[in-house]
Formats: sequence, structure tokens, C-alpha cells
Amino acid sequence: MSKQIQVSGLDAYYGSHKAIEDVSMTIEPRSITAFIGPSGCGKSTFLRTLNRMHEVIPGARVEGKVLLDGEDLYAPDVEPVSVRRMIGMVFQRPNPFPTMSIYENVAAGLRLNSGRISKSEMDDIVEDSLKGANLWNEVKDRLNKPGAGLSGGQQQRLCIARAIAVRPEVLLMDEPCSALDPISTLAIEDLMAKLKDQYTIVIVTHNMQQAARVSDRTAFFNLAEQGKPGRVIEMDETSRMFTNPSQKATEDYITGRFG
Ligand SMILES: Nc1ncnc2c1ncn2[C@@H]1O[C@H](COP(=O)(O)OP(=O)(O)OP(=O)(O)O)[C@@H](O)[C@H]1O
Repeated sequence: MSKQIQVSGLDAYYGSHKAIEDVSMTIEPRSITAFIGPSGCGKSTFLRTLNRMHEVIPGARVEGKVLLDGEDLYAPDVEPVSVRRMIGMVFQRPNPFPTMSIYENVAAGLRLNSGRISKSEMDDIVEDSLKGANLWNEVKDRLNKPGAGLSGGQQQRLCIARAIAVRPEVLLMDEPCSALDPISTLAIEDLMAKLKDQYTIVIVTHNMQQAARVSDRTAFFNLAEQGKPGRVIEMDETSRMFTNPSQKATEDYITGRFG
């Protein structure tokens, strides 16, 4: 259930504005890759090109290649919806469907993506997904209560349960903890460490300690200069990036000298 992503020569545009340029990287399965870098350098844009969410924005487009275990995600015969099923996404603000129950929130993605599923099969998947997201014990007695009644950290784990219910290959997380308190943040980080046994995980984070704690590899994005597109300055093992980066700009960013 975990696949490699290979990106080569990727540019992403909003209309005529080129937001990122010439990004190439390999994202390994069963590992966590972190994207760091100053605001506006294109981390979220790049993340959204990996599951074809970028093109949802009118006028937005991509050039270059994204391969999932060798398969071109931008080939003409590939449906963006099937890409988004294989490569799930968790956003900055927990966004459960507010009026739906906890159970229905987890089942929602499956109902959209799969054919008929029996009640008992659905029960099993909902339970497995909530267990997978470390939320089952907290909600098992109130599955029919609204998702909006959970705490922020619980809501984010509910969104992760919803994302994994469709059994994706990859989980993209765009600052998944930035709206959470430190305890909930640690719960999500523990969960990520557990999920990486099964999934390819990519996380955008502004929190250097978080990148250092959770990720195996880190990519540092930056603008070549103001007004120019963002690019990857350096990518390496996280331990090396944070102790002995090869680029001065990486070191300056990590040590808080800019950004
Ligand atoms: N929907 C959009 N329409 C037009 N331009 C956009 C859109 N979203 C982002 N951009 C532009 O693309 C560039 C990269 O933005 P992006 O949000 O990807 O950066 P980021 O590194 O994720 O920033 P942050 O860390 O602040 O979230 C910026 O110049 C931004 O203004």
C-alpha cells in the first residue's frame, strides 16, 4: 500500500505566474518526507501537484512529470479523481463534514469512491480506519455524534481516518498540526510515525523541530530571489540536513537566520 513518487522537471503555474520551477525529487515509500522553507516558496503548491489538486484552481497548470511507481499521473488517460483516491490529502485546518456523524465522516470517501459496500464491511472499515488514526478508543461510544463535536486534535485524526479509509498509497499533509495545541500535535506526530509503516507520507511544515522529529528526508524550498519561482535548494536525510547541510541557505533557514 505504499508507493514511490518520482518527480522530474516540474514547473507549476497560476495563470502566467510560475510558482515553482524545475523540481525533481524521489519520495520513498514507507517513509516521511518533509518540505520546509519560507512562506510563499511553493511548498503547498508543489504538494498539490503530487495528487493533481493544483489543477482544480482555474488557470493553474503543471509541466513536467510525476510518476507513482513508474506510472505517469499526468498521462492523458489518467483520471484526476483516481489519482486523488490513491494519493490522499490532509489539510491545515481539520475539515470534517460538520453535520455528518463521526461514522459517516470516515465512510464518506468510500461512499464516493467505491460501489456498494455492505453495512458490516463498512463497519469494519470505519473501525479499522479509526483505529489506524489512533481515535477509536476515544469515539467508539459516540460514532453517531457529529464530527464537529470533537476537539481540534480529534477532528484532525478523524480527517486522517477519512483519508486512510479509502486505502491510499500516499498521504499528503499540508501543515497538519498548525491549528493544534502541543499535546494534539504530539498525538499526530506519533500517528505519522505509526502510519509510515504502511504509507508514503509527505508533510509540509513550518515547524523545524517537527520536521527533525518526524521525517526521514527533508527538502528545503526557497525562492532564487524575490519575484522568482520557488525551487528545491537541497534535499537529503533529515539528520544530515539539520546537522550538516551542504547549502548555506539551508543552514541559514534552519538556524532561524531568515524565513
Ligand atoms: N490560488 C492561488 N492563485 C494564485 N497564486 C497562488 C495561489 N496559491 C498560491 N499562489 C502563489 O504561489 C506561490 C507559492 O505559494 P504556496 O502557498 O505554494 O507557498 P508555500 O511555500 O506553501 O507558502 P506558506 O508556507 O505560506 O504556506 C506564492 O507566490 C503564492 O502567492
